[in-house]
This record gives sequence, C-alpha cells and structure tokens, in this order.
Amino acid sequence: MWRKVTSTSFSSLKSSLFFTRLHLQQASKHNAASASAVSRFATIAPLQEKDGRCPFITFVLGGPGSGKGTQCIKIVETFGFKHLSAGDLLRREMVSNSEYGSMILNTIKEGRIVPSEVTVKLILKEMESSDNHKFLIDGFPRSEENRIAFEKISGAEPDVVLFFDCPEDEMVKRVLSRNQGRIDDNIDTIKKRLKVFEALNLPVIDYYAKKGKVHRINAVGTVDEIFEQVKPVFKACEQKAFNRS
Ligand SMILES: Nc1ncnc2c1ncn2[C@@H]1O[C@H](COP(=O)(O)OP(=O)(O)O)[C@@H](O)[C@H]1O
Ligand SMILES: Nc1ccn([C@H]2C[C@H](O)[C@@H](COP(=O)(O)OP(=O)(O)O)O2)c(=O)n1
Ligand SMILES: [Mg+2]
Repeated sequence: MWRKVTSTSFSSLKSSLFFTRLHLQQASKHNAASASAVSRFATIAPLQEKDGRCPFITFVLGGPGSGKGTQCIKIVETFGFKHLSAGDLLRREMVSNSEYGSMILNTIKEGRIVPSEVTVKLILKEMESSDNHKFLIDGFPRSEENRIAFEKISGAEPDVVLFFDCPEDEMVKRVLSRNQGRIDDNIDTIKKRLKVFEALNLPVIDYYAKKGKVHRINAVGTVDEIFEQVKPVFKACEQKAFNRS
C-alpha cells in the first residue's frame, strides 16, 4: 500500500547533525543562486490557466535508476498525464545546437545538476505549449535551487510528489544495465550521482514531506507491483485533477 510519508518516516533520509549542517550551508548557497536564476527569468510569465483550469502538477522524484521514467509511462497510459522528463529535455537541448549544449554535456557527465534557469525554462516552455493540464515532471526538482526557482518563476507548487525509494545497490544494477547509450550510465558517474541525490535531492523530498505532499513508493519489485502502489495516489486525486479550475 502507498502511504504519505512524514519527514522522518523513510529510511534513506539522513537526519544526523552532519547532514543537517551540510543542508543548511547548501540552502543558503541555493537561495543566493536561485535568486540570481530567478532575476534572469524576469521575462518568463508565471503559469496561466488553460480553458479555465490551473495546471495539476506531480513531481516524480527518486534516485537514478529508481524507475521514475518506467512508472511515468504507465501513469500516462492509465491517467492521461503529460510526461515531462527533465533529463530528456536537457538531453534534447544538448544536441540541438543550443548555446548551453557543452555545459549540459559536461554537467551530466560529471553527475552534477544543470543550473535551474536552463531547466526551468525548458519545463515551462513545454507546459505552456501543451494542451494537457495534468503534468508529470520527472526528475525535477533535483535540488533546493531547482525547487525555489520553479516555484518563484511559475508561481505554482506541486499537488503531488511521488518518491520512488530504492536501495543504492538496486539503482546501480539497473542503471548499469539500462543500455540506452547514456553518457552518465557508467559506474564513475553513477557514484557521483548517488552522492548528489543524497545531498541535494533528499532535502527537496524532506521539504515536501513536511507539507504532507509526498507519497513514498517502495521501488523494489516488478514494474507492475510498483504500479499497484502508484495507482491509488492518482485515483484519490483524479476528480481534483479533472475539475481543477
Ligand atoms: N521495477 C523494476 N525492476 C527492474 N528493473 C526496472 C524496474 N523499473 C525499471 N527498471 C529498469 O531499470 C532501468 C532504470 O529505470 P528508469 O525508469 O529509466 O529509472 P529512472 O528514470 O528513475 O532513472 C531501466 O532499464 C528500466 O527498464
Ligand atoms: N532537474 C534536473 C534533471 C536532470 N538533470 C541532469 C543531471 C542528471 O544526472 C541527468 C539525467 O537526468 P535523468 O532524470 O534523465 O536521470 P535518471 O532518469 O534519474 O537516471 O540530467 C539536471 O541537471 N537537473
Ligand atoms: Mg529517468
């Protein structure tokens, strides 16, 4: 069964003093960084209603290889969401002659996070050009800087946050056998990505858990078993998402 998590109820959240200090230091750096990212976005309008409906936003979070993309495909089939993968949008931008191409390539290869101004712009552009009003935003926000930039620029918060909680050894095994030719699916990059996930992404999950928005999914099992945990989350808010005005 799925359940909402509290800030202390999932195993992988680190609450030691060391991590608390680290997060506080990172938070002040992120606030400064996101303030400058936001100021460079002055020309981007907040999300607007479409056909009288506000967007219904789900953030899909979890470590690399935890099964976010795989489950998103099933959610789209069953519940009719528009799937926006932050990683896919960045990879598309990387090969599109963009001024950011080499920066994105190097950042992904090193397992780090692309500056929020780039990623938020790509996500909002896709949201604005979509006919759908129900969005799965996969692999975003990956840091407090991402989160703060998105919320400030879009003027929106997620309705639901899914967290695919998966042990590291399982994530490593899945990434190394993913076979999609990705530059970051190698053991060196995956080790760095796991550290970045723990240091930067877990605080985002913690933030939304405190707001009661996180649904923790045990990401170990078959794809169908995992989807059985995901389904009730969306069944419970189907009416809200449909009627959103
Ligand atoms: N429940 C599962 N059990 C085993 N392998 C899985 C499962 N879910 C996804 N995979 C596989 O693991 C790899 C990573 O899954 P993916 O959906 O790309 O994860 P993420 O988007 O979180 O990185 C893919 O090769 C996928 O086919
Ligand atoms: N919000 C994001 C999402 C992805 N990225 C970059 C850094 C990530 O390691 C890569 C790949 O992301 P992606 O979501 O496709 O990766 P996984 O599906 O979790 O394996 O893209 C980012 O910089 N910021
Ligand atoms: Mg993915």
